[in-house]
Amino acid sequence: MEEEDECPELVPIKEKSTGPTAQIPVTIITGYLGAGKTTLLNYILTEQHNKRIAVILNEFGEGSALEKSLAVSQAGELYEEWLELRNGCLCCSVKDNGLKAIENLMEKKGKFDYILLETTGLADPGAVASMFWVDAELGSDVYLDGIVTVIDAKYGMQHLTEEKPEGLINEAARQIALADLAIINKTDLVNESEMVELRGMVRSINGLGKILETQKSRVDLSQVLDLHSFDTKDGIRLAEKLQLVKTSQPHLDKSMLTITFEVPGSVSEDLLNIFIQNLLWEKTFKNKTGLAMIVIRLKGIFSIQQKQKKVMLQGVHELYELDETSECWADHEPRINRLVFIGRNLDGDILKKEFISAMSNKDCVE
Ligand SMILES: Nc1nc2c(ncn2[C@@H]2O[C@H](COP(=O)(O)OP(=O)(O)OP(=O)(O)O)[C@@H](O)[C@H]2O)c(=O)[nH]1
Ligand SMILES: [Zn+2]
Repeated sequence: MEEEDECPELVPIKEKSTGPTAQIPVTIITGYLGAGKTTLLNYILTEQHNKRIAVILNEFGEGSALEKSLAVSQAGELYEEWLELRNGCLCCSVKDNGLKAIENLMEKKGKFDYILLETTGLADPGAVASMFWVDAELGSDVYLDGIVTVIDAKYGMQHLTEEKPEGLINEAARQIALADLAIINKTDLVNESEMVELRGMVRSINGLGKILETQKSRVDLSQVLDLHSFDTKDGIRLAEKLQLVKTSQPHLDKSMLTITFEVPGSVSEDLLNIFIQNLLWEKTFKNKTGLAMIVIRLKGIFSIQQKQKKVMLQGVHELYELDETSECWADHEPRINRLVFIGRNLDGDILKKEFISAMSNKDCVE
């Protein structure tokens, strides 16, 4: 019988943009106070990258002297106008959120091809990310490329282990949990054993993102830009990457951590949606101590019934998206669903059981 959903090899990668101009990637640069975000921005702007980059500094009212110098020495004045840097890059600051800036930016579209957004040290990058993500769905000219979190090698551990009042989230941990790339900066200020400890901590929070170590935020730009962390363009690499993720051993009670598991078979898209919504929206699933599992970053590759192509799941906070990748399941390739969750109060065994039971509504698993 002919397959309904033909899947020839060498399917061109589907671009979200259909217009004549390509969408502009946005990279969110986050990290705790003083970790080295502005240093990273400065470095990127001065490196050879053959891109015209626009920089948005989110709320830098109390910012450092460095930020003001980045702002092309406007006598320390706050400004909300665009400034053109010497190498053609643009710079601006925003007080509220990135949206207004992006609107302004759109008017200058064509003048640049990349946006870097530095959040304040205490910001929730997930909220900023959601904003761009939702906007992209609405046919915006920008898309979210990735979240880069800069970590202070010397004070990072202290930020991460700070006790928070019950129910309040540790911002430093959340920023790491959401990182597609974690940069441990200021390695000159610590010894090797401190590095090992911090690296282990970062890895246990986020088992998915790449970790780099730098001084003065000097990093290979190809590791920072064009990550495609949220779109299906990188679906193939994601499938491979998910196989390498390990469930982490939490360093602290109640800490943020990564859980992963795989379940063979093909699942119903409807039941999958219900499972995800119960997890992200209803917070139905509880760990052994009765606390609701809170997921703030979610990725997965699924085999969906009646679909030839692998389906990718992306989630940030309560937003999620299921998208077909360009890659088909090969003839003899075992159909396996792989899921990775980053968040709090997670229990991998319980979550896996919940997933299997949610999917095993009769005639829903092959
Ligand atoms: N020793 C050392 N200092 C560094 C390094 N990288 C940056 N710094 C210094 O750390 C300080 C803070 O750097 P910024 O880049 O302003 O940090 P930020 O994350 O933008 O800070 P806020 O925006 O205030 O949260 C500056 O004085 C930098 O010169 C490094 O690798 N080693
Ligand atoms: Zn800064």
